[in-house]
Amino acid sequence: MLRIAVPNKGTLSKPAIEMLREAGYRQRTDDRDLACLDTDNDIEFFYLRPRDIATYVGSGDLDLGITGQDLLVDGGTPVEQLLELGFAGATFRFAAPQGTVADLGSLDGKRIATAYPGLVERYLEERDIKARVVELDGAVENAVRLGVADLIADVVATGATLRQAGLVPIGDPIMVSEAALIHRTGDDPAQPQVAQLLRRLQGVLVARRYVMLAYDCRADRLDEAVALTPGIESPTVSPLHREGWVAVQAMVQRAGMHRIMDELYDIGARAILVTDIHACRL
Ligand SMILES: Nc1ncnc2c1ncn2[C@@H]1O[C@H](COP(=O)(O)OP(=O)(O)OP(=O)(O)O)[C@@H](O)[C@H]1O
Ligand SMILES: O=P(O)(O)OC[C@H]1O[C@H](OP(=O)(O)OP(=O)(O)O)[C@H](O)[C@@H]1O
Ligand SMILES: [Mg+2]
Repeated sequence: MLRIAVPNKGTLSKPAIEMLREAGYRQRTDDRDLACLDTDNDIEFFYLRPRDIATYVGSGDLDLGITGQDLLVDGGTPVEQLLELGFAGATFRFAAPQGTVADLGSLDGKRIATAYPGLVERYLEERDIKARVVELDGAVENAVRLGVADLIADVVATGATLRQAGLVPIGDPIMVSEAALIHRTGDDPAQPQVAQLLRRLQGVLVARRYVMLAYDCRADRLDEAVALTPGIESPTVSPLHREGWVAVQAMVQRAGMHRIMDELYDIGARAILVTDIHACRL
């Protein structure tokens, strides 16, 4: 039986559970449940604090886990990433009150408040910066105003919390992070149940990123149309009853679909239809 760690609370929890459900796995229905057994797939899911997930996976007590890349780096446990999951995207960065810290070259001697001491200390060590890390549990944006630190290092998503605290980012992000599926360093990702889970999650990612585009176009414009919609392997082209016309079907990225539809229209394509993909295996 495979044992998998899933975030029980916070930003990562809901989207992780939703993604596993979309991939066909049974998930808890009560958000206070500690575990959920999926007998059909022979997997037990354990709901744990996102911070602790790398510890359980790194020790080998659980086979796989979902956590944030920044939490992974912070923990420094022997785990590695199998797949980026496309949610809980954020940056991790330094911030200070406007005009107080010029740039990342002036951190020597400063006090930095953070809930991610491992991540920040590694960054400072690598650059030989002599700053002091003040470890806090959360709401670190308050630390400067309350006099505990000169600047902070924290997760920034929309930037609204920084603005509210009167802080501005200093320098480039320390790292860019999103949710990831992890396993213990050296474990075999080809183990059949793990490989199947990976294929299913990749299927969910593709179903979210792509749509199915179908349209009719004149056969003499087909090369131009195919250049716009090359699909994954190659588009499906079928003859239409009307002489000199074909129907084309291809997967396209959701993000660019309106531009492609406009360009298809401009080369004379008509009946251009978009449908969602609910699941797939490529
Ligand atoms: N807006 C956000 N706020 C917090 N974490 C975010 C945000 N967007 C993405 N994340 C990611 O979520 C993870 C943080 O998980 P964590 O459990 O700390 O969530 P949380 O929302 O801060 O919950 P809590 O504060 O209750 O612990 C990190 O990997 C972080 O990069
Ligand atoms: O850039 P934003 O969209 O404002 O999001 C980032 C903020 O959200 C998180 O705080 P959270 O609500 O998790 O509280 P915490 O600091 O106690 O973890 C994070 O620690 C930042 O403070
Ligand atoms: Mg938090």
